[in-house]
Amino acid sequence: MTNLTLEEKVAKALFDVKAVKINVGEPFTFASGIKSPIYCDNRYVLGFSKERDTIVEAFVERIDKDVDVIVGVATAGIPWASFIADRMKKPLAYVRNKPKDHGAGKQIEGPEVKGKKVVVIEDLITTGKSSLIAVDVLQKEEVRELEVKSIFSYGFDSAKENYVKYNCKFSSLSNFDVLIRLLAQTDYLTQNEAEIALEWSKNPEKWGK
Ligand SMILES: O=P(O)(O)OC[C@H]1O[C@H](OP(=O)(O)OP(=O)(O)O)[C@H](O)[C@@H]1O
Ligand SMILES: O=C(O)c1cc(=O)[nH]c(=O)[nH]1
Repeated sequence: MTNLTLEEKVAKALFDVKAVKINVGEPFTFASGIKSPIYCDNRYVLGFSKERDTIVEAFVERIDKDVDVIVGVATAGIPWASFIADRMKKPLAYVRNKPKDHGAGKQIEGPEVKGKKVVVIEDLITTGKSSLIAVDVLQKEEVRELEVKSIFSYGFDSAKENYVKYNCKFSSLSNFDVLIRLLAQTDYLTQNEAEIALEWSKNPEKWGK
């Protein structure tokens, strides 16, 4: 595979380290409750410095240089946000999925974000609900500008619709369509597995029911 686009390089990094899992017999359960024959474990990539670097560089290429704060979504967005903030020499913050019930009781940890231009880093978007918890909290904190970037997205309409409700921009370094197209050129998936994954993606909420 040569002359890959950024989307393809990122997808390749994910399957090169075998972060993309397929299990048709025992489907994965997503955070949203969706059952799926495919699971993309971006956390697993953290153990591979070359592929990790590919992803961090892709983020840095896609993030506005004048951003004030890099914000990670707990938990899987935090390590990526940390690498990016370090590389871009920017402040780092992160958002918990709920306020801490002791200590200072904060949901946003790190520097002040009020009035700041922030980029929210998420590892993966399925329905968008997890990252939108962070968006909601940051909007209430009156950030000046906000967008979300993730490593991977399934490209579901439900995510687009959820993001519209928050009037928030989001984008991903790579996505399901690019991944499946690239995987079709390898023997990573059998033809049957690839067909099942494609079938699932057409109606994930109903799949397997
Ligand atoms: O777009 P969504 O439908 O919300 O799904 C994606 C979210 O699900 C996963 O998080 P998970 O809850 O598994 O926890 P983690 O980040 O702590 O690993 C993933 O890391 C995203 O945050
Ligand atoms: O929606 C999720 O929970 C989810 C899907 C996926 O492929 N990978 C992941 O880490 N979470």
